[in-house]
This record gives sequence, structure tokens and C-alpha cells, in this order.
Amino acid sequence: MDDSSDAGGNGDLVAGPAKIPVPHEVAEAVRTLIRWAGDDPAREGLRETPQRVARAWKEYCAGYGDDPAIHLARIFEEVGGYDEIVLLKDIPFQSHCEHHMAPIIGKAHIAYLPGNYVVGISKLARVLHAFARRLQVQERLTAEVADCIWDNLKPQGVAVVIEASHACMTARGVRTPGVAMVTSRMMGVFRDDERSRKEILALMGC
Ligand SMILES: Nc1nc2c(ncn2[C@@H]2O[C@H](COP(=O)(O)OP(=O)(O)OP(=O)(O)O)[C@@H](O)[C@H]2O)c(=O)[nH]1
Ligand SMILES: [Zn+2]
Repeated sequence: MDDSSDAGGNGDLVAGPAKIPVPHEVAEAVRTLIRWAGDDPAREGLRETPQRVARAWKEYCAGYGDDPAIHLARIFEEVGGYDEIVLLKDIPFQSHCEHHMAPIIGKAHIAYLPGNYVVGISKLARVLHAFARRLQVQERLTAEVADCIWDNLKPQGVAVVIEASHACMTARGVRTPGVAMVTSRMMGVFRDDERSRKEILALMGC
């Protein structure tokens, strides 16, 4: 294939982002895995696969280079006396389980009851992705997101609920599709006050 061709005239859009170099031993590890799985890493279709797999894993695990707390560094003094729940619902995310390195695909609901500060709403999703793009178990992911918001925003309450499907359960092993794992972490008023807890769970649709 001629790499210099640009038939669509879209320049960089066609070329995509610059590719990071892949260390030899990383590519070799993928070749070893392909061989062990039963295929020939030297055959035409698999020749560039080790580099692709390595770069894909850098992308899946980009959270290791993303400090979640940084996304909550820009906080605003409470806006216009707003003192009700802020909820970001149905945030899709992707992670990988630390046991099998298989995809965890799901959605998260993240809420807080402000104290003196609020944060740009996109930042809640950024915190989620910074923790999700690592090797995880769902319980720890849930706790890390909640703790990060609690520590940095100092709100009156935090509630995080995550529902996800684990490919290590659907594509292998017990092979049971259609199962959702649900985890939650309630802090402050959402843990201590029955009415607040019920209100947030109703808003989340849980
Ligand atoms: N609690 C929890 N378990 C998880 C998560 N992701 C994967 N697992 C489970 O981790 C367990 C690992 O069990 P092992 O017996 O060590 O591994 P395995 O022999 O591959 O187990 P099977 O998946 O049952 O075949 C499995 O039961 C997985 O379902 C997660 O996020 N939270
Ligand atoms: Zn797993």
C-alpha cells in the first residue's frame, strides 16, 4: 500500500495522529502470545498486529498518565446559592479487568451535593475515565471515583453507582451474557441520611 496517497484530500484527517514507537520487547511479547494462541505472527495479516496491539493497550491504559485530581483543580464558589444535588447520569465508560485484562463496559452515575464549591460538569466524566483507563476491579473503580470527588470538592455528599458488563464473564469462563454488575459508594449525606439516599437513587433510576 502506498502510504503517501491521499485520494480524499483530507490530509491529516486521513493520516490520523502520530504513532508512538513500540519497544521491541513489547512487540515480541505480543508475537509470543499469538504463537501460543496457535497462529503464525509472521503471516501477512498479523505482521503489524503486535504494534497495533501495543498501541491499543497504551490507549486502553491512558489513565496511568492522567492524574484524576487535576480535573477537579478548577472549582467555582457555589453558583447563585445552588444547594441541590448535581447528577451526571448514564456516563458510558470502558475499562479492563485486572484479572483477565478483558473489557469492562458500562455506565456510571455520579452525583454530589455541593458544599461551598461546584465543578465544571465534564470534569466528573474526566475523573471517571482517568480511573477507568487502567486495569481495574469494578469495586475499586467505584470507590476511587467517589473518594476523589469527596477529597477534592469537599461536598456534603457523593454518590457513585456503576453498572457494567465484564467480558471475562461473557466471552470466556462462565460465558454468561446479559449480566450486569452493580456497585455503589455513598458518602456524607447520601450515606447517613435515609431521605437523601432514597432521593439520589430515584434520580439515578436505580
Ligand atoms: N469482584 C470482582 N470480580 C471480578 C471483577 N472482574 C473480574 N472479576 C472476577 O475475578 C475472578 C477471578 O477468579 P479466578 O478463579 O482467579 O480466575 P478464573 O479461573 O479465570 O475464574 P473464572 O472467571 O470463573 O473462569 C472471576 O470470578 C471474575 O469474574 C471485578 O471487577 N470485581
Ligand atoms: Zn476479568
